[in-house]
Amino acid sequence: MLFKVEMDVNVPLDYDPQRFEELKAVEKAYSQDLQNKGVWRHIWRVAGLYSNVSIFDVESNEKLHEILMGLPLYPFMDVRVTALCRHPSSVREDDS
Ligand SMILES: O=C(O)C[C@H]1C=CC(=O)O1
Repeated sequence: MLFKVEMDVNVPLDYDPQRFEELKAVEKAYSQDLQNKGVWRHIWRVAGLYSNVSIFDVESNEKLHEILMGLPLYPFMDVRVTALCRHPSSVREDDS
């Protein structure tokens, strides 16, 4: 099942900078592990914002929920999820 996930990151201005750098490093490793597994299919920075647009390929809504809840930066995020399905005009042979 494919999902578009939009994440906006809002870190309080007074948050400890070193702690934030540590969280970002853990978040990067978490994200890259899922990308290497083909679960986090795409991640794009939204130009000019501390936001991303991502595509996830997971087996269930519950699995997506578990992944998003596990994001180290989740406490600082606003997250929007949109379920996707194949477009009838797509020229791709599969959903890649
Ligand atoms: O930077 C972000 O958009 C937030 C988050 C998502 C993946 C990652 O490494 O950080």
